[in-house]
Amino acid sequence: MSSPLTASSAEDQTKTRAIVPVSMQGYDADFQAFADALGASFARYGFAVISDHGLDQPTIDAALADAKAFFALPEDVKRQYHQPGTGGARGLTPFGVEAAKGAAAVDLKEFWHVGRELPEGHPYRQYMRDNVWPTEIEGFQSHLYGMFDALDQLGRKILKAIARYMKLGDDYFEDKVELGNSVLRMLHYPPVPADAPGVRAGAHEDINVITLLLGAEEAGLQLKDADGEWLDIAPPPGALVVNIGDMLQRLTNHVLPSTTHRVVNPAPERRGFARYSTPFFLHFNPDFPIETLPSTITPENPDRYAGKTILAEDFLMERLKEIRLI
Ligand SMILES: O=C(O)CCC(=O)C(=O)O
Ligand SMILES: [Fe+2]
Repeated sequence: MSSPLTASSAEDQTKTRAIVPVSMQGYDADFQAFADALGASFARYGFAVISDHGLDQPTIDAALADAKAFFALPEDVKRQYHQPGTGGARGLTPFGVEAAKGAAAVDLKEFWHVGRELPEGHPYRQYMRDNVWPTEIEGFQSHLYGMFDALDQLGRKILKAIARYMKLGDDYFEDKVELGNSVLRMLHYPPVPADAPGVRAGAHEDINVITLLLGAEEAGLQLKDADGEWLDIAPPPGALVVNIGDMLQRLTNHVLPSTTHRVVNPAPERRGFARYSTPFFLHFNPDFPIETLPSTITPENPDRYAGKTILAEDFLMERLKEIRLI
């Protein structure tokens, strides 16, 4: 087995060129220019970095503080909130469970999932389990759901810009994601011992439509560039990283690529530090049929999914099996 990868591993040189951030201030100032810059970054990297995202800082801080307090609880207390066999959709997924698709070693992380709350009797409740909430941390529920809500709204704004870039109506995504099976993931990567097998998060693609990621300024996140080389994603402090997931890649016939990414282990001097990040996986409504957009089919880019329309929920289930969550 090859030695575990670290941020400074000589055997695995990474490029240092940074993705140029796009300021969310452009959203209101010049929407077309904003959409063009964002779309160009997605088309090139599958990723964009957004500065001035406008999310309420106290909302982020409160949710992060609660997540840190939860992960600091004793293992047996935390494990009460693990629901094995349910796809890890809610509550805790303990350290050592999730593995990247096809990976031999498990990821070096634990995480907490929060999903959408729907009223009693709503037809989508069959797809969305009830949230679970730890009683040990006061305010956890309201803070975490506040963060879910804030990211859900921001995600829908970003999708308007993606719709503009793709020359769909600006509101194209609105009724397709408004009750999406989206998930907020509070991630904790503990300090990494020198002899740890595996990496913090093995190379993978995200399953969903787009992912909004806060907290990636602690080094380690890398994307696999079109030439096969790994590129550090080093966002400025506080910036939001956004990437395209497999569902949007499929809908757009790969015009917007779902890029492979991973989180490598820290360099020796940062090994003793934990890493916290908070991806929000924005999903389609469960019954949305993912069918290639006709405008993305050309002689150079024929339909890659002809006759393979799949419901968002079925696609999700297929993929969760592959990452050992069900
Ligand atoms: O922790 C990160 O920076 C990225 C996490 C990630 O890619 C994921 O959970 O899908
Ligand atoms: Fe990811």
